[in-house]
Amino acid sequence: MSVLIAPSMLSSDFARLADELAAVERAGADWIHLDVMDGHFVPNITFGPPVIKAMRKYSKLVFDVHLMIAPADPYLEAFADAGADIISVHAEAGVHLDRSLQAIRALGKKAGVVLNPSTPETVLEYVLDRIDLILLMTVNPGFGGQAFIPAVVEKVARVKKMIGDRPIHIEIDGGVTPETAPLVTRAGADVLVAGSAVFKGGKEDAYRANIAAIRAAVA
Ligand SMILES: O=C(CO)[C@H](O)[C@H](O)COP(=O)(O)O
Ligand SMILES: [Fe+2]
Repeated sequence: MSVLIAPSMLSSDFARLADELAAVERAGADWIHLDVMDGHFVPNITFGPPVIKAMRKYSKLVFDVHLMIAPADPYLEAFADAGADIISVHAEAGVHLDRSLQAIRALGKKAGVVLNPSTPETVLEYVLDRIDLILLMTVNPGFGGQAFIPAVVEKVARVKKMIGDRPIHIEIDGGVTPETAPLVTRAGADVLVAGSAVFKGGKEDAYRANIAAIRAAVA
């Protein structure tokens, strides 16, 4: 199984987003992970549709938009118009998960569900046919650079079993490093978000080495 790497722009230099996008693409990124935070669902604020729209001009990679906002439904169209390819909503962020997922697909985008570390995977049971991606948080959302929560590894294996042969990605987000990545890929994850582990070093050569180190660890 080939593993995709999705650098989180949260750890990039926000004053140089266009350059950082280009650098991380040349360094081997598969997708671009965009963390949208509202200061309400999570205790941090990042960026919204206008910034994603501006970034869209500088990258052709898949934009994997992780919405840490509540409610999410009123903003789905704006994120779709801004250039998101995949839009993921937290199961904890709203009461009508099925409706949110239908809305994302109706906008022509791939739909994802995100689960916090303490959220049981049973919330996925009745929406499996509406999703393209399951994003399992291995930190509590809100900040980059936090420590990986090992208890989630078992959840990855349970979700892998649950999805059966459906073409659904299992993505991991939080504290992914060359040390933790193999734990989750062995359990069934096929997309790895990495922020601090990719952007450490602050330059393209470092990004290339950092991405290569994660790939080598899971090969
Ligand atoms: O969703 C997120 C935080 O809520 C980020 O995607 C995640 O934390 C990436 O950062 P790092 O790899 O440094 O943990
Ligand atoms: Fe994220």
